Amino acid sequence: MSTDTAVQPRGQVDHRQTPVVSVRNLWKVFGPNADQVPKSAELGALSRRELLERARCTAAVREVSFDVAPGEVFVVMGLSGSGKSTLVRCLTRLIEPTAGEVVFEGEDILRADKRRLRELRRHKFSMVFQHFGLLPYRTVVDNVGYGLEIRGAGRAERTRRATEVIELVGLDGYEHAYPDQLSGGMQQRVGLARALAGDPDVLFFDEPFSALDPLIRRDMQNEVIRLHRQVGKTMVFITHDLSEALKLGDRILLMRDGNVVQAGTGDELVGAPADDYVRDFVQEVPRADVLTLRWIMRPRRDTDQLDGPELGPGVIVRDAVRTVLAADRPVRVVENGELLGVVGAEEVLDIVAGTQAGA
Ligand SMILES: Nc1ncnc2c1ncn2[C@@H]1O[C@H](COP(=O)(O)OP(=O)(O)OP(=O)(O)O)[C@@H](O)[C@H]1O
Repeated sequence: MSTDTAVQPRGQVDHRQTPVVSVRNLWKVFGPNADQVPKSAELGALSRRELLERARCTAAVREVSFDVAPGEVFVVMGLSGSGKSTLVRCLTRLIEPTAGEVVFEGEDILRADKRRLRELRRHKFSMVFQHFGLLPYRTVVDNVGYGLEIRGAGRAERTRRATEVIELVGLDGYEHAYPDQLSGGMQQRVGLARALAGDPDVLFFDEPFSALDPLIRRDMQNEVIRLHRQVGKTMVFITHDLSEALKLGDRILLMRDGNVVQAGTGDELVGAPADDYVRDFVQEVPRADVLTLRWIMRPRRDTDQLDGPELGPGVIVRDAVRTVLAADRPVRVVENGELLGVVGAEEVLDIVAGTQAGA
């Protein structure tokens, strides 16, 4: 069974903290008189095709709201054309939103003037793109230090910082290579190092690994997880790949036709899909790799002997299988000293054998 889809138990994201990014009722409409669409309940309710026929407009993002917590890896996922790139570009105003609010660290960035926006992009945001965007005539170290150069940093400081992040992404020894001397995966490591060099508050990833071979892609996903553990940056990550979303995301926002269909943790999407679209989307996911004991535990029965092993509710089913099957009594699911429920062989086997079709 693949372990690629396993949700990494992280637990360091605190949603009670002030969000780094807060998005409210965000719209991006392309077409003539685009600003009329969010204002009109009638136009806003039209389907994609109807809106195109009636108003010659496309609503790429429709009334989207969400918060990104400090240190969170927030994934925006959806099929091609669902609006994820447009949404994420609106967050940094690479695309101007049509209506709504984007608050970054308490500041309404839709009100920022050009100068402030430039400052934010230089100091607070970094982007990693699918097509690396490296400068071909610059060495690795000069590509990585490019953002610092624009900020006005001197050569010695640029080289020091670039060398530091090059080492962080495992490219030491390649400082003086040119991009075309590197493989795709290595070039994307340069992209990562460049994004980290300026020590931004948020890293935005726009399908960064889509062009890479599957094995390299897996390496790079692991690299992002490792880097995230090491540097703890807030990350907003776009992907159309569900297994990538489940692997990387603390939370996932699933989009369809510009709308949010569901936002939640990977196990929430798989364990409690909001509608048939999400259910279809997640049906191939190996449930034992994603669901945690919280989803499969049952209330204790009077006949249960409660001196079996103890596990937390956040343990992934796959990781609990051995313990549950080796015990001759139910495993107790305990959080903060409180017994939440129990899990026995039956509950685990239902999930592992895929007999429990869905919530
Ligand atoms: N500049 C534009 N003018 C008109 N329509 C646009 C423009 N940019 C995007 N769209 C439309 O907005 C919708 C959302 O596009 P977007 O690129 O955000 O989707 P996506 O989910 O990122 O897709 P992909 O993964 O293919 O990039 C699509 O219907 C697209 O055709």
